Amino acid sequence: MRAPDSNTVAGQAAGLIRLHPHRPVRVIAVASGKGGVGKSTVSLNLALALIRQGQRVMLMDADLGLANIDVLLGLQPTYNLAHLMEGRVGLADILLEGPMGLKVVPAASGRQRMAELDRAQLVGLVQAFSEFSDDLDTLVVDTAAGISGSVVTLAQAAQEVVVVACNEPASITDAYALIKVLSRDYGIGRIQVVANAVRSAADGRQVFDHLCRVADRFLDVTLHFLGTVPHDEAVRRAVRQQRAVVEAYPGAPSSLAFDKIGEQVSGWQPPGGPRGNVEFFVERLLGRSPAAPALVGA
Ligand SMILES: Nc1ncnc2c1ncn2[C@@H]1O[C@H](COP(=O)(O)OP(=O)(O)OP(=O)(O)O)[C@@H](O)[C@H]1O
Repeated sequence: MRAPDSNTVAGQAAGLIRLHPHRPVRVIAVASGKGGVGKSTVSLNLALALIRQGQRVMLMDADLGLANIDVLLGLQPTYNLAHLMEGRVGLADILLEGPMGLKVVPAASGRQRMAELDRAQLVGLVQAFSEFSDDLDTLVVDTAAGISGSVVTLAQAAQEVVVVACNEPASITDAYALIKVLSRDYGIGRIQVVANAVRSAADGRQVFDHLCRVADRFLDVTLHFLGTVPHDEAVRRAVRQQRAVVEAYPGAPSSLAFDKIGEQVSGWQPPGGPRGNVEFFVERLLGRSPAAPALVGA
């Protein structure tokens, strides 16, 4: 068989696939609108639930300026995203080992500058992940609360966006405002919803129905109900031990809920080809590019 010609688009795509032979990485951005609704709790425990499903997972603490995943896990980073952004270290130097083999990318706590990154810096940050060369199945990105530039850029750079909301009017209003901006201004057409810290499954469903009713009327977006996580004292107990509930109390109601969510996420279709945005691990997506279907596995 003749080797693809490097002067053609197909030939160049084949060259890139040879350079980046890994499978695509699924990237999930977790966002919330309002702070304090359990976004970091969901990010961390979703990441671990996916590990329990047999996946290799990295968790990025992108709560730039208000880092807390390392605190939640009792990790002590020497370097963090701020050092990476300053070009002082590479991604491999800031990665920490969390529970169950989770790879943790720590954020920069209390560094205001990180919260004010401009678009070019955020693009640089997304691209910095391309230097990670090990196999990886999923990257979970714990974004900041609210609707800052970092949240929308990171959401756009992911393939899936999970919005976390509680059954409180302020949380639902802020989640809706976030969904509106992501869909109307950033072209995100599909959003997953997790109802967290609710009293019952019916309560969780109510959060989703509320959001759907308004979104269906006013927005061009499809909302999917990813699941409900109950209010569970075991979450707080685990936090006090600087552990994740899924690991510390695997039989607790919230852990079982996270397992169910992890199962659902594991059943999603593999990521498709690049969509033309700034995207995480875009070179690994090229292998799935619709422009080069004949070359995959060639
Ligand atoms: N399902 C739950 N049951 C009980 N407590 C919970 C649950 N989820 C989160 N919490 C508690 O709620 C508090 C806020 O959670 P978390 O830090 O995850 O929120 P957040 O949305 O990431 O906040 P921020 O964005 O402001 O940093 C924590 O004390 C956490 O332990």
